Amino acid sequence: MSVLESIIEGVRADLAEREADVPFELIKERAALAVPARDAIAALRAPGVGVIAEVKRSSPSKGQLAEIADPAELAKDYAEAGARMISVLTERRRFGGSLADLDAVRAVVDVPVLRKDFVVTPYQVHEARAHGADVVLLIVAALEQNALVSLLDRVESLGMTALVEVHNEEEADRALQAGARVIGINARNLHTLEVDREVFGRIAPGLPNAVLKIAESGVRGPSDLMTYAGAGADAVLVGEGLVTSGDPRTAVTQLVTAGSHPACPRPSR
Ligand SMILES: O=C(O)c1ccccc1NCC(=O)[C@H](O)[C@H](O)COP(=O)(O)O
Repeated sequence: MSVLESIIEGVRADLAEREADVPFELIKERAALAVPARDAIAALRAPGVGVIAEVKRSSPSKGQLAEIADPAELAKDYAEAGARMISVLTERRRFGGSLADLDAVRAVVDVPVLRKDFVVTPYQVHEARAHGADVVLLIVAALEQNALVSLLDRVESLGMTALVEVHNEEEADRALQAGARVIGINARNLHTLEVDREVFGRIAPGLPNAVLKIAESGVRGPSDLMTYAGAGADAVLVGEGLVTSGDPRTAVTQLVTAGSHPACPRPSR
């Protein structure tokens, strides 16, 4: 079984428990009553290269990364330092996240919030909205094409934005065919868990200008942001580099400063 398959197996088991507690009809009602989703595309189109800062406790590749006793405090630091969006990992078994983290973050920041999880069912999309998410991650490698199309439609029908994640050219074609408007190119190979920052530069030039391009994984400081910017990134998504920095607020400030510096290559949109 691949890493992705084993993560999804655990996700489905946890999901079954939540569905037993809160049936689909009820989660749909809760989603319908939530405050409308924020416009993530507008936030990502702001001048310069944006920073999406992630609340990430642990990971399959590195184990525990940081304690993060108060995700809301961390998210506030991120937002005050200029992060354009906050990513909250809600997967429990491998990443130590939860929907409670999403609630806590949603309650304290005004920027769009991404639910970063392994979303494979419609229930999880409504659940994301019910917990205040503005953006939902859809991983192409985890979904058959018809499921990708229908989940993307569902995300958008609830007023949210889908961040469609790809790892190679074939997945990028599938994302485009599904109608993705925001594509995340993840440098982390889902089989080996190794990070190859060059993947972004191979895939991004083949995407239309109108598609927002997010470079995911492997940003450890401003020079990585500049490299991704040179290859066409509109924003970078950063987890480990922030939570292990010892001073996440300053780490975000440094990235935001680099992303808005006149020497930073501009996104071509
Ligand atoms: O982080 C992992 O080890 C991982 C393993 C398997 C699937 C997904 C994984 N990470 C999710 C992410 O995409 C990252 O958290 C995100 O891109 C930030 O990456 P980084 O800045 O390198 O922590």
